[in-house]
Amino acid sequence: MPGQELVLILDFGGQYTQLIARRVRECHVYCEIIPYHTSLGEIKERRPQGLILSGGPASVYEETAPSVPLELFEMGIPVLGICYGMQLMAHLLGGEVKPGIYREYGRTELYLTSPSPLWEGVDSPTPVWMSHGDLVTRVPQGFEVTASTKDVSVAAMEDPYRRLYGVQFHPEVAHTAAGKQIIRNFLFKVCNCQGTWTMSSFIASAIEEIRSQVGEERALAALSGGVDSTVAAVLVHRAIGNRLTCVFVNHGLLRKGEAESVRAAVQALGVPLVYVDASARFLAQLEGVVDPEEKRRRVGHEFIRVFEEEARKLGKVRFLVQGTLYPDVIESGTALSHRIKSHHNVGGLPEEMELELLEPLRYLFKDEVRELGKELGLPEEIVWRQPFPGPGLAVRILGAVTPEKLSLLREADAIVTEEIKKAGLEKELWQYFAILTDTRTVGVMGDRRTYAYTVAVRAVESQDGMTADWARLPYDLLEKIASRIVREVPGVNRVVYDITSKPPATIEWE
Ligand SMILES: Nc1ncnc2c1ncn2[C@@H]1O[C@H](COP(=O)(O)OP(=O)(O)OP(=O)(O)O)[C@@H](O)[C@H]1O
Ligand SMILES: O=c1[nH]c(=O)c2[nH+]cn([C@@H]3O[C@H](COP(=O)(O)O)[C@@H](O)[C@H]3O)c2[nH]1
Ligand SMILES: NC(=O)CC[C@H](N)C(=O)O
Ligand SMILES: [Mg+2]
Repeated sequence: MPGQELVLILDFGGQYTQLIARRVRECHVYCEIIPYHTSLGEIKERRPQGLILSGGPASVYEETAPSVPLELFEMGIPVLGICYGMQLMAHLLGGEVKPGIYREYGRTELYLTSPSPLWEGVDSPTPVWMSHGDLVTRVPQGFEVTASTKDVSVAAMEDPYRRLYGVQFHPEVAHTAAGKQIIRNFLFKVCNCQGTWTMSSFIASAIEEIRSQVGEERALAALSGGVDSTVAAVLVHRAIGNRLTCVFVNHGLLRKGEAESVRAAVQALGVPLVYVDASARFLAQLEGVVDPEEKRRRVGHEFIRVFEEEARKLGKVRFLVQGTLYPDVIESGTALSHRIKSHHNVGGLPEEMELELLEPLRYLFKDEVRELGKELGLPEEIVWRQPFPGPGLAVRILGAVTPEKLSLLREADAIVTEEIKKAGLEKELWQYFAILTDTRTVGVMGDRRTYAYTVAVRAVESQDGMTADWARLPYDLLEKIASRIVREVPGVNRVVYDITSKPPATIEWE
């Protein structure tokens, strides 16, 4: 973002790199994660207020260990090294790093041994979270040790004159009680940041940027009614007005009442909307398909075809607006990660449609998008709408998708939603929904034997969907949901609750 305070996080493949970015953003300082091998020229050009070196799985003394040029520490820009980042700083500047006797993982007490700007407002000792095997055994010249633990003598080090700081523990994780304060101190006491990054400042600069990118051309937004695509569409609409057309596709895999409510909500926003009822062709594509990946592939392809047709009808359209978020960008940047499931994404669209992507939210996290939605005046139901996958109910029906199963699942899902809302839990939960399994079991209802389907209920808490914990819903609420589903949805005689977290499970069942 031009004219914005900026902190750059150099990523060495740490597990918690994304969390560092989150903590910095929470202090209202804009930051971006960049690969550790980004050139010094590029870094300088962006004029960051500070640099943070992340953790990482490698050991600095290995030959192939990821590194940075020594000059990174000579640019006069403050640097905070975390774990691997600190070890690298020590190693490059003439200190010593060695494998420890055993790996240290988890909570320990940190003793502050020297005053430091990082320790302002932090008690000693304070609990911190460690995750390492290597140790800094000698600090480089000009550095002093500022904190230790029972097993680690160099738990933090600094050279205040060069403004170089290192911590062996992870201030970015929630288990480090004073972690946020330490990051805040680095930003405000060391880097002299002001904390001016807010969503209202974002709106103005984003609109300007969209205008200059789009010029006099036209854009199409694929709009699902979800918070991401709606916020993106409204932002672009503010920038280019009626040269934007939104397309909402009813693929027949939506939840109960969703087609109507999305249309009404978007109309109220005053954004031009094309509604396409394509349910018949999607269902035809899905007929008899059991394999989850194949379902996803078919839905994804059919989406492309529908968007192509709509774009052709509109005439000359150059841009495709997507609600891509920062976690999507980071995720797709890690080329080494395994594909767990093919998230339907419109990323496959542009080449075939020759549309250029317009992704105004590509540097934001979900909670920032929600805040942005509020700033833009979107109604609560859109801002707090739970994420819903592009392939919709197709990936919540195990086995082949049929109209009968869809209507059964819609009813069960509506009961889950209603009861969660009644209990006032909707904002606390990341997602809550029903799954129709392909398992039938024996039951007894009104003295009669039944042989009917099992519905699973899933409710999870999460910050970003990348990891999730199953929600400890009150038993009374679970009971209410179960008895209503069995009573009100014919064809279901059993309800189970999913108590697996992600990992090892995923949020969706397919
Ligand atoms: N029914 C639909 N009609 C038109 N576009 C859709 C539809 N479903 C999904 N999309 C497109 O696919 C993109 C990805 O869907 P995804 O569900 O990840 O995002 P979202 O719906 O915007 O937000 P959320 O994650 O909160 O549901 C959307 O941003 C939208 O552009
Ligand atoms: O747009 C989407 N297209 C998809 O194909 C898709 N699959 C899963 N999801 C959503 O992503 C988050 C993580 O899902 P999983 O834990 O199931 O992988 C959860 O929030 C899921 O609802 C999708 N979103
Ligand atoms: N979390 C980390 O950054 C670990 C750094 C290094 N690989 C170690 O084991 O000490
Ligand atoms: Mg969605």
